[in-house]
Amino acid sequence: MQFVKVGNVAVLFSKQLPITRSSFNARDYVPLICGHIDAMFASVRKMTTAASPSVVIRIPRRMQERIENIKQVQSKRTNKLPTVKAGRLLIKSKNPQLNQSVGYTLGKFEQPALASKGWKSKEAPGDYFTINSIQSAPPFMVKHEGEDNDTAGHKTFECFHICPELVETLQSLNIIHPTTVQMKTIPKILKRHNILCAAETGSGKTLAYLLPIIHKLQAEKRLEEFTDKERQIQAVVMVPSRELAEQVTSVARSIGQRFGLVVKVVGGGRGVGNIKATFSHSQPDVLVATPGALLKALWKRFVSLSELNFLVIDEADTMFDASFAGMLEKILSHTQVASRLSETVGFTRKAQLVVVGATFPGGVGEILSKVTDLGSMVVIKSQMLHYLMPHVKQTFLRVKGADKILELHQALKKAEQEHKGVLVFCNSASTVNWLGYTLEEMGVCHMRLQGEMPAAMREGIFRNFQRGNVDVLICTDIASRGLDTQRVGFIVNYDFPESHTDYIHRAGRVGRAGGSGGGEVLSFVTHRWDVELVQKIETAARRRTSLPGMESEIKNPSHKTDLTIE
Ligand SMILES: Nc1ncnc2c1ncn2[C@@H]1O[C@H](COP(=O)(O)OP(=O)(O)OP(=O)(O)O)[C@@H](O)[C@H]1O
Repeated sequence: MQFVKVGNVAVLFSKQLPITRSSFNARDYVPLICGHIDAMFASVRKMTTAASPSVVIRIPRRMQERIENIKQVQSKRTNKLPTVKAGRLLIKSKNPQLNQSVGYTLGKFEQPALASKGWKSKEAPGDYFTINSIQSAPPFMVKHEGEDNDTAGHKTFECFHICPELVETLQSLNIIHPTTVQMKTIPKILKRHNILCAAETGSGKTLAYLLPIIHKLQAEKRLEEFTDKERQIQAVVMVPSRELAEQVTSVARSIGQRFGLVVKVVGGGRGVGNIKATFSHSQPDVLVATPGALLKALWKRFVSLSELNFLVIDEADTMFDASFAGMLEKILSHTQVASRLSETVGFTRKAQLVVVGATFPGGVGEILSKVTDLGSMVVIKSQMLHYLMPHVKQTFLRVKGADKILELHQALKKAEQEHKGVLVFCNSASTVNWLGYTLEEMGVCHMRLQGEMPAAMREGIFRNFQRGNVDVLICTDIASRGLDTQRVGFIVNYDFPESHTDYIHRAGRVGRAGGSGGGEVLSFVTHRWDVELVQKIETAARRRTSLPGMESEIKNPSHKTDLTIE
């Protein structure tokens, strides 16, 4: 029995007589099977060793030469690097064979060769690859192919016919042109639709909902003057963290103060006394709250949502996940949410629902359907939802756990020279603490933020970081959701995030609207179990698709009518 390899095909021969160099005659051999080389090798090895351990496999010289020729031709072809064309590189890998140019497009069925392919092996530490930034402006600030001139970068906020004072306030903040998501969302909220707004991190979603809400509230305020005692909450914005609640409050105050609108904030961890004090003198027009604090306020009857006109759920996927969903359901039982457009207008109108987020993993539609009629919601989904940001450079470094601290120290020194704000993400509060002590010993000035800190200690940390009092913030994912980080230019994933969603939110702290362009993300990949996620990210980058498992369609439960996708 004998087999030879010709390209990718194995040919198996058989002859009754033992084979020797002198007795070889190709005509004596009968081709038995032809098949793919990998399967053939395995089965032939098994057959030859089991049947006759002493069998000698000889391959005729001419055949050997032919095989060599084929091998050489093949290696010449690979050396040509078909994935590299003239121009800039999209993927730069330690192994140049795995580089990929911006101009190269993978075929539909072509499997990309991944730089992270062998990253589960023990030899992998030290390997790296970078997804380069391929454009300088964020996608939500530029016009896309096929879009008309009514999109971002062309119009000003005057096009929404909101009150001129609001436009002036925005101008004073150097916010002149609406982003793509603002172009689509503001008119729909003004027209009283229930909205589901899914757009990438940093694309200006906060103003997309606050502007029309403040415009509507000021218009009604002009008609009816309330005394402090008569004032009722008209808009509630729910967010998952106290830091985000403070941030949204400060934006709402900056644009609402001019009209005498009162904006208040309640967050968890400060006790019922603190919540009571917030409402002791009067109710606000706009309340920004975390679910736990709002629920306490409702149970203790410090607030009433009977006059609510707008209910906003920001960071929707976090708010609908298991940690908040129960509270959210109870809060919703205290409100009357409109199920159709006609219910959002008139004297007996119900609250307009606005659901906002940058990531919508499958299943959110299912949960939303419990709250309102999904068919009534206008879905606004940006083109780049769940894509890697093309204006942010992202490096993945396979590194041993013991070497991470040194790599981090080097990266921080580099960022310090470039005067960048840096966020270092860890997966647990204990790692934040440990890393903090270690960096302290290394003389790196920093602050720490994690969810297990007492509320009083947590207070103001993020604000101080935003003000530039310190350049490095070591944090858990509580800093990855919604927080605006204009001054951050560099993200380090000290621990690799546990999901695509977390990766998108962490990376989304750089390259935000109104910022100075892109930014940089460096991710340490230490564990074998991180590698699969890295490979999915690399595949999405090479294919230029959205991240898998994050369907860009917001799934509608089967019994409902289709959502409007704009
Ligand atoms: N039209 C605009 N032009 C310039 N800057 C803007 C514009 N709209 C918003 N910004 C600024 O962009 C930054 C990001 O906005 P915002 O925090 O609302 O983003 P986001 O979409 O909510 O992000 P995330 O998903 O991370 O919560 C803010 O500093 C905001 O002031």
